[in-house]
Amino acid sequence: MQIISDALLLCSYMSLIEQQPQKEEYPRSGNNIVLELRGVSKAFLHENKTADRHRVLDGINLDVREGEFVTIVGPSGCGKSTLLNIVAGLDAPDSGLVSVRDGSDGIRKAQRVVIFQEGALFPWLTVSDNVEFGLKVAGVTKESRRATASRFIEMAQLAKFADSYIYQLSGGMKQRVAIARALALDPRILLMDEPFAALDVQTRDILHEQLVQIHQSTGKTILFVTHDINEAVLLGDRIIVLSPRTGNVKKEIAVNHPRPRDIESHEISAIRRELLRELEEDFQIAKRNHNPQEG
Ligand SMILES: Nc1ncnc2c1ncn2[C@@H]1O[C@H](COP(=O)(O)OP(=O)(O)OP(=O)(O)O)[C@@H](O)[C@H]1O
Repeated sequence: MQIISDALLLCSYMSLIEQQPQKEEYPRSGNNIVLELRGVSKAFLHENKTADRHRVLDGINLDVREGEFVTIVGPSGCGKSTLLNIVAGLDAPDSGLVSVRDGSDGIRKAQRVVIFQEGALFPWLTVSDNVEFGLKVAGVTKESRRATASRFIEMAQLAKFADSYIYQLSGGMKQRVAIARALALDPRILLMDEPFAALDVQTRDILHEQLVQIHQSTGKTILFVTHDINEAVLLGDRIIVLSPRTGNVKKEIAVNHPRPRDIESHEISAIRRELLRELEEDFQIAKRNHNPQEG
């Protein structure tokens, strides 16, 4: 059974990466559009398999700029993961277009890497070997991949654990390995689906700080799905609120405040309240749908 689950893990990881030559310099934040979504729609069959399909996303338009950190929030079931999976190329939209552009001269082969709640690391490899894995598959020389892996292991503050096996690490450390492994591939976009949701509050706070530092030092474009309002406000340059009623973007909130941010500060609390107001109505509807007798 272990062999089968390890093989599945390997296959799922391989499907998440598209290879590209490594670059040493990272682009800084600018006005280049890296990700463009036009009219993206997706429907699923209802669980009871009636002829009706449940339209989860309905004509989503979204532009994400190079170096931007965009958080996506909304009540459970509003389609956050569906949207991220479509951007990742793990699922196809029923209609609409998703383009990932090269920074300088138009569209080229997209490179997107996803980090999920469970980091999908290879337990039989060390931290170093996990981080190097995608580079090895891409044919990067041993010397070069060692150097790249060391750099990102250092950035994720895991240098002391480079030779440790995954089972020897805490949950937060595992997610830092997943981030280092993703960054080593130098993706155009880092896609994160509730990557810290399974961690305790203190570990999450530490990882927020570290992710902010990593974002600042790499200039990576990040699309980050969360149902945690604080996380959305503390991390995002822009917050996209999805509505399950319309299957579309309900509101975009820009957070023009330097990081690290203080959730208690006047400005950030005001944005948090605005976000709560936006979500409140849809949360009530989602609650009523789950407990119709309470409505
Ligand atoms: N493969 C699938 N087949 C059928 N229905 C699906 C499938 N994937 C998602 N759905 C449905 O689409 C809707 C949106 O799911 P999705 O996981 O994208 O929501 P979400 O906003 O990420 O939710 P959560 O915050 O709970 O993770 C849900 O009603 C879900 O049941």
